[in-house]
Amino acid sequence: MADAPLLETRGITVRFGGHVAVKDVSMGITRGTVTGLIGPNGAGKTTLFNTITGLQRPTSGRVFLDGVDVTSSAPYKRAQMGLARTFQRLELFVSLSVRDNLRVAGDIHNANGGHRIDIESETDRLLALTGLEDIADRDVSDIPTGRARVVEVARALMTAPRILLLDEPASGQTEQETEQFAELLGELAAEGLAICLVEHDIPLVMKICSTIHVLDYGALLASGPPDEIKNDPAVIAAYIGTEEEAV
Ligand SMILES: Nc1ncnc2c1ncn2[C@@H]1O[C@H](COP(=O)(O)OP(=O)(O)OP(=O)(O)O)[C@@H](O)[C@H]1O
Repeated sequence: MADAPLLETRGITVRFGGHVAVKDVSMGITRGTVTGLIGPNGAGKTTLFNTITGLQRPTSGRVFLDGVDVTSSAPYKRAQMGLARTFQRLELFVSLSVRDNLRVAGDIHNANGGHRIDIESETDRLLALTGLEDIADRDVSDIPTGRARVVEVARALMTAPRILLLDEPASGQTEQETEQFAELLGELAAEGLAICLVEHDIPLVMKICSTIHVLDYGALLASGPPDEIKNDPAVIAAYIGTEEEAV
């Protein structure tokens, strides 16, 4: 039997004045999978993430975490329920070391209540899991952007999430870094995490996502497995171009 979605949006609409940024979007994210959310610039992907995490109130529609309606819940409450995210513009403490960025996230998580973690052992475990041990004691300002993206993911994992939203995590990564990153996401999903990936790197999305949702002008244009999406004429026309270009 298919798992019920850990995260679900039902009919989310977000208006900014007269502009509709997200239009009646219903989608689910299931444990143990990577779900892609793609679409042209300005399609509403980040606005949808902000609505899911509680940074943006929807004009209408509901957000459910594990079946609980969290539409009116503060972001920290949603974090306590297992929701974590990364940001398109890196939001790290650049004057702190990689290790300290993780420790601070652990401190904040423990201070917020909920399930307590052992900060030192969890930091060591995640530095190893994400392949950051070699730069653990370097300041974030000294490391390449591609690796800083992985630090953001490791930091998000410090909150012991069940759902992880990633906003353009491969941006700034080298090809080799993206390959390692794809492996990491596969491992995290295999451990049971529900991952949602906003990403313009279409080959990466096609490789690791089991389901892909395509947004265009705020509305869902298509949803389905990679093979279906990359052959969908409407998606090709609106976003990914010809099949040859997409793979
Ligand atoms: N706070 C805001 N006030 C007004 N308009 C906004 C606001 N935030 C986003 N928008 C508009 O809503 C639309 C959706 O923006 P959003 O950033 O969600 O798109 P996106 O799909 O994440 O784009 P990108 O791929 O470029 O990151 C855009 O037209 C954007 O200009």
